Amino acid sequence: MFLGRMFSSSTLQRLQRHCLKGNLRSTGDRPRMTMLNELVGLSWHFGFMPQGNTWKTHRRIFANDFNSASVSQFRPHQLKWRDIFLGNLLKTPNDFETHIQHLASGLSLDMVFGLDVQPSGKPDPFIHAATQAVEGLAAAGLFGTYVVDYLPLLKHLPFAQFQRQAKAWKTSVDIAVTVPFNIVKTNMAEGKDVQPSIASSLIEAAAFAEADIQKTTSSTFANGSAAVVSALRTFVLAMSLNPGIQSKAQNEIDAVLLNAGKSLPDFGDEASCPWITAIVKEVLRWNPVVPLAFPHKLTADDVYNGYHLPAGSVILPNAWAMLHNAKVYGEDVSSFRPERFLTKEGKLDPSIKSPDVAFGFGRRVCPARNLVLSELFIFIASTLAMFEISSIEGTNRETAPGYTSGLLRYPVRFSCKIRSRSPRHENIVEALAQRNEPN
Ligand code: HEM
Repeated sequence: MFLGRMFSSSTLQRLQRHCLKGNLRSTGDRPRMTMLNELVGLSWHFGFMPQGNTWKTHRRIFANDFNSASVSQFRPHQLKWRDIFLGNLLKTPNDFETHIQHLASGLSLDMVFGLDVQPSGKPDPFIHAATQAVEGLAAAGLFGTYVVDYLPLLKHLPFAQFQRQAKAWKTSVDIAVTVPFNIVKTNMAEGKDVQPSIASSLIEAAAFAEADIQKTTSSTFANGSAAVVSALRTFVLAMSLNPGIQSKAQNEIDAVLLNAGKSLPDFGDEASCPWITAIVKEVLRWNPVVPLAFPHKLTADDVYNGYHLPAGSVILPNAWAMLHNAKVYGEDVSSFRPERFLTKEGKLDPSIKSPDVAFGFGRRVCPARNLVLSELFIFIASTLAMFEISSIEGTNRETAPGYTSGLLRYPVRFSCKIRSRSPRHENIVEALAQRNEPN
């Protein structure tokens, strides 16, 4: 279904790609999202703002730190948090889902605000605010889930069920947009020592209005706590179900480490690890984090193949269908098979489409994709280098857990076995963990 008309699935995919590649004059706008923006209170987040000067400014502020030339500045943060994550996995492997959330939120808070979180598993106000805000974003961000998106006047009904839900999320959303930023701002104003961060640099440079800096950094923190969590949980699930794939990837990474005489992978190893890169691509393709991408809105009338596309129409791009198109990825699209991205010789196959649509479309494409790809590589390669992931008895591809629904999709909580690959690997991880213990 597109713009209220029925199309065959192949026409629909062509039409969606055509629109979202920027071939139409503008699909960069967002529809009014009453539940998300007005009731849950996420109107400050530039991912859900209408296209306009404020969105442009926030995107520009964001791009300054996350364009392909700048993202490498975050590598020390990524390695520090990789080490903390591996240490947590060693200590309490059954809590891997908590550790993944701790990794994503801790890294995000560190990069954006230079602030620390509590050790994994201990109550932490920042992680709590971020996860609750993301829960609201995931539920209310799928346009049309709530009737109030179609009938905005309903937002004035005080006792509607959606009001209670919105209120619960709003508390956390308000904390996420005010507390971390205000701590950095106040500490700087009082001349206290602050960890260098995206926020501190922007406040110091004062090239943008304070409100724009606050909203952009808070949007970054919120998103940093979200999609990577889903992708890493999908990775653990896929490894637990596919031991053969896991051991091929481990053979690859072992050979690279042996050759370089080191114990852990680095960003520079990516070119020598096509299997790991293929696993990253397959994680994004197999169960995309955002299966029905954020809604886009046409700002001008247009025509495609004789179809009149009126301004104001809402497009809900079906990334899932594009990533599960058997003509592009082969008949077995529902299987986790990273080999589809490799040649027979085990090199990356440039003729197989990268799952770029997992990051969205056109002018609204995820502005953090450069950071995310390197992050997934280093976390996945390092986890495979140190740990063996296997399923618990009775879990197989048929009985594997399903996924949640909403704008962002996560594997439903599941159990698996994670243990270090040998006493040598255990010692390496223990040494890393000690390095990062608070003094
Ligand atoms: C696996 C990881 C990630 C995936 C798959 C992902 C995917 C997406 C998708 C599908 C969109 C919507 C694009 C559209 O409207 O067409 C998006 C937007 C966005 N993402 Fe990501 N994302 C990821 C991680 C991140 C991270 C770590 C950050 C921040 C550090 C981030 C920041 C943003 C922002 C700010 C937007 C809104 C852009 C706008 O509307 O202009 N994302 N992302």
